[in-house]
Amino acid sequence: MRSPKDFFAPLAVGAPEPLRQIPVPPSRMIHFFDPGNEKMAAKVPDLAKKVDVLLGNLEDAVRADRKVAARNGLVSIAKATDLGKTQLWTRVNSLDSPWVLDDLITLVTEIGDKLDVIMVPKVEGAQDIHYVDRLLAQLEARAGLTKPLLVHAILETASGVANVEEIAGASPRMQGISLGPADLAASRRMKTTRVGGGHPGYLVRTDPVGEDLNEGRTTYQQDLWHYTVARMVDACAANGILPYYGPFGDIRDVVACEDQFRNAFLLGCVGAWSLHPVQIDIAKKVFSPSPEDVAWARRVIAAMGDGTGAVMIDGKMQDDASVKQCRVVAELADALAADDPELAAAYDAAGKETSA
Ligand SMILES: CC(=O)SCCNC(=O)CCNC(=O)[C@H](O)C(C)(C)COP(=O)(O)OP(=O)(O)OC[C@H]1O[C@@H](n2cnc3c(N)ncnc32)[C@H](O)[C@@H]1OP(=O)(O)O
Ligand SMILES: CC(=O)C(=O)O
Ligand SMILES: [Mg+2]
Repeated sequence: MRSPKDFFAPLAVGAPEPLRQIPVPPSRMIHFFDPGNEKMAAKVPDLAKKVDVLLGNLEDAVRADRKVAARNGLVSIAKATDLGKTQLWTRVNSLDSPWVLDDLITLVTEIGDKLDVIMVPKVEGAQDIHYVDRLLAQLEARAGLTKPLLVHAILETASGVANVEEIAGASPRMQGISLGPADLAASRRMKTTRVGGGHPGYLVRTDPVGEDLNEGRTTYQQDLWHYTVARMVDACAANGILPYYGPFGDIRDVVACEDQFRNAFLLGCVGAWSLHPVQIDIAKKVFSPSPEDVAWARRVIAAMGDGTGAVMIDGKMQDDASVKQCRVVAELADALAADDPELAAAYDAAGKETSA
């Protein structure tokens, strides 16, 4: 463990100063694509206009014999494409794989100035972040980079969950954490074969109404991921970094995808992964607060003046704590609306309706 006094010192001579605060540009959807897949790569310029984050995936879902093509493809795309304000992230291969060292050396050297965040899979504890932290500092120094690369961990092993607080605080580079429900299920020996989402067998049942134990008993499906997401959100919030729901693998089931994303949004996540173009608009809708919620939040903030005391609005008590809740929603809305005139207009229209 580094001394708190050294926490913000660069880890290599010539490496850029670590950031004191994580930037929070919109990252409602982290859109995954395989940079070695020509069809997907061809869509990057158009996708860049629609998504907050484009992520060139080098890890799982890229065949072993396509790893080098994916890495080289990402270098070419990053050099050739103007992504505007859209962030460019990558997911490198896992730290025990034969590819990760070349992933990091190549990407930082060739396109370190174009990349914003490096996602590291299968993080087990702070030691994995410390390894990446020092290596990135050495590579940044050699490449002459002036802006530090940030690191995002995937929470997808039982050890990772047990150590999530220390992972979140392991380095000033830590930007955020995503839930990785597929590898996590395997690591925990859970008995779901789905990539995220619920399971009809994970339920609670109301009490029996009579002698017949099968009669009239409603069941409610529960969220398999509630505990992990809630724990991840607390670890991230306590360390000033951002939590994300990860993938929802049933691409066809856009309804359940929206539900799973919304659960994560309500619990504090700022975004989710989109694996297929059809999931982009779902994430955009869910992770942008609704116009009605924004209108309400702005109304409470206006009524609360300096933010202290208590007032009644539509029969509901508001005080110092609830105005803070409303600021979370209103500040997110302001940040998103700043780059999205359509959203800004929807928020303003809902505000006028509420005050009419
Ligand atoms: C547990 C984890 O680690 S999750 C993260 C790793 N997994 C991934 O990254 C998966 C990314 N997504 C994919 O590989 C694909 O979406 C698949 C395999 C799920 C489905 O692909 P397809 O069978 O081609 O889907 P579909 O036919 O609906 O695609 C329609 C079009 O969208 C394109 N497309 C599909 N997914 C993407 C994507 N993520 N990005 C860009 N374009 C895409 C297809 O190439 C196809 O293009 P075309 O119209 O020019 O032919
Ligand atoms: C997200 C991911 O990598 C997983 O679910 O395993
Ligand atoms: Mg995984």
